[in-house]
Amino acid sequence: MPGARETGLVGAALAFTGGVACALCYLTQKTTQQEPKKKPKEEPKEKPEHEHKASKTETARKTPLITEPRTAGTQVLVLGLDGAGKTSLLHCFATGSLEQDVSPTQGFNAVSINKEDLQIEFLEIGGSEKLREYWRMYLSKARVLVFVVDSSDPERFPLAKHHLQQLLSADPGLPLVLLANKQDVSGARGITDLYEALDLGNVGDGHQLSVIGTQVKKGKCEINAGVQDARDLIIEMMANH
Ligand SMILES: Nc1nc2c(ncn2[C@@H]2O[C@H](COP(=O)(O)OP(=O)(O)OP(=O)(O)O)[C@@H](O)[C@H]2O)c(=O)[nH]1
Ligand SMILES: [Mg+2]
Repeated sequence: MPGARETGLVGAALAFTGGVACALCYLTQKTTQQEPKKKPKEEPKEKPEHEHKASKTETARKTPLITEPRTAGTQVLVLGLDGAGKTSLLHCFATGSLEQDVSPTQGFNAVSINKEDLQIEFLEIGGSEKLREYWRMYLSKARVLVFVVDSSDPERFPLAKHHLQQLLSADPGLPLVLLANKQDVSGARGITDLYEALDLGNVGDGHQLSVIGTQVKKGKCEINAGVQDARDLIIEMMANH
């Protein structure tokens, strides 16, 4: 089972690095620019949950929307399909635990975290089909994009890939932190599978990329090292600008 294999790899890495319970990789992206396609395909209409098929989704490369310097952004933009775990993760980042059930985000969810004299604004936009069309409008204020994927739902990887690639094409300089969430679910795919399924090796355009496995369980996120590492990394990225 791929999930189990990945878990083994992650486990080995952990032992090696002194017990970090997630895998974290920084990847230097290719600097080659991809030619925009002449006729980008229309965004596929989302099928009902039970009908999602793992089909090959073509990357739609469009003219970049964002051209201003990256330092213009002040927010951490948190996106990902509905149910991926964005709100749960943000709650953990902010409070160190998750005590209550979360509801689907109907619009946006703003969370602020203070770390010494740094105040970091996280902005989640809900991942339902209707809200996804607004995602790109928030890119201009983003300094970092956190994209959350439900690692236990491979049938939706092509849809997640489609949206992620659209965002990255619209803002070629945007640093990306990909969170492979729900690692606790049996059969969840590991970060290597996610990397391949979302075609991250082909992102190009000099995106700074990190991939981290995370899991959020009610009342337990404070002990999940992946969540801690993700939080620390994002704070570091925001502090270093
Ligand atoms: N097992 C498990 N469940 C999780 C995890 N993260 C989130 N969930 C559950 O997944 C469901 C959806 O979580 P949300 O945080 O609301 O997801 P979201 O990405 O904010 O979804 P939208 O707001 O609809 O876009 C909830 O029932 C969470 O409890 C995880 O790591 N493991
Ligand atoms: Mg939400």
